[in-house]
Amino acid sequence: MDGELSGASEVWWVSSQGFIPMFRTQMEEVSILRGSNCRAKGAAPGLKVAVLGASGGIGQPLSLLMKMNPLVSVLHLYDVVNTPGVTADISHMNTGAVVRGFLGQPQLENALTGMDLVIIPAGIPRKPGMTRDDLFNINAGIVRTLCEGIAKCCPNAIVNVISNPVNSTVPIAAEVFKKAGTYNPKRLLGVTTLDVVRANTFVGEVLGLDPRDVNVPVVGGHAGVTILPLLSQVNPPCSFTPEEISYLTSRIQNGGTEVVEAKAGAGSATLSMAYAAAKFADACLRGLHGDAGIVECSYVDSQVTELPFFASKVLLGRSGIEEILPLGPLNEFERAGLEKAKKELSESIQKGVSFVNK
Ligand SMILES: NC(=O)c1ccc[n+]([C@@H]2O[C@H](COP(=O)([O-])OP(=O)(O)OC[C@H]3O[C@@H](n4cnc5c(N)ncnc54)[C@H](O)[C@@H]3O)[C@@H](O)[C@H]2O)c1
Ligand SMILES: O=C(O)C[C@H](O)C(=O)O
Repeated sequence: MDGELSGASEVWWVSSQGFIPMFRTQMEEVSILRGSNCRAKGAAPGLKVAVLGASGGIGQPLSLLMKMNPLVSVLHLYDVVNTPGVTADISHMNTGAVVRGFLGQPQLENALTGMDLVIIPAGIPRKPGMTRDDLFNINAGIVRTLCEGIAKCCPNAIVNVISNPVNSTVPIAAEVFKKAGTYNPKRLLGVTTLDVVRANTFVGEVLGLDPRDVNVPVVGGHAGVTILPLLSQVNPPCSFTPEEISYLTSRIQNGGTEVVEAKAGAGSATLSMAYAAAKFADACLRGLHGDAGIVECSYVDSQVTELPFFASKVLLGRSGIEEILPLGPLNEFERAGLEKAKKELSESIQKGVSFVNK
């Protein structure tokens, strides 16, 4: 007997010929459901989110966490491989969001149309011995193509860029949007939340505090010396010995490499990153929803320094970034770190800009 495999709609259609993957329009769904004596399920009011790279190491747990977010009514999962399986699996979770899967470039536009927030974890991860910049040659092109789709299909969406090297992929996204005439700097955010998550964890360990009660601003960018934890501005206020500062700064800057080496060729951080990305996406969604006082660190178009992009605390709201907060007072160690960070960042930004304009 023909019929819908799950109440959660659109992923698979069971026919007398077996399982047929279907990516139908909503109108088609409704008429099929009526014909088969089922009730049509409409999406509840809420926000529409797409994950691009949804079948990957980050993409899968991130999609799971977004399916659990009560602010999300529609969740689109896009990848060039395996989305039918990931979508079928996640769609069985009894949470509110309606899940739809999209496979391959021909379905990118349908994946993006109508989205409020697009999260991009698509691209290859590091192996031991590589820098994030070694990913540029492959990931730059992936991010460019995906952003061309965003410019065409959901130019007003908030975009969260996870793909590395973030210091270059965010400028790439900006250049693509500028070329398309859709660039809104308030809506493009590089995800550096994992640096803050790690900093809170490591500082919590040193101070003997619950990491959930610790808040460390991490500014600059997302690679090596560009990751600049401001240990003089930790909340709750505290002080560190020079040895603690040296240990914490190095551990926070090398947290990604610590995971890459421990995974020994099987990729980079995926689970802590999915957690961090879901936390950041939730902050963006709460901002869109109208919640007040939401502050997160993010790598954005900025005038905090002379560089065109820089990570610092930003206030999120209905229009995306409402305000970029100043760095605050830095001590001598942090000022020296800032100069090193700016030198590397400047090159990474230029590399991204040149890639799109060559
Ligand atoms: N910003 C951060 O803090 C942070 C943290 C961890 C990882 N990352 C980066 O995130 C990226 C993904 O990491 P991962 O571990 O999930 O990698 P992964 O290889 O497990 O997954 C990447 C996914 O992207 C998909 N993909 C490739 N090309 C695509 C395209 N054109 N369109 C859509 N999807 C495409 C792949 O099919 C795969 O499913 C890497 O670049 C990694 O360096 C960033
Ligand atoms: O280190 C990596 O390559 C992945 C990511 O940027 C991280 O910080 O874990």
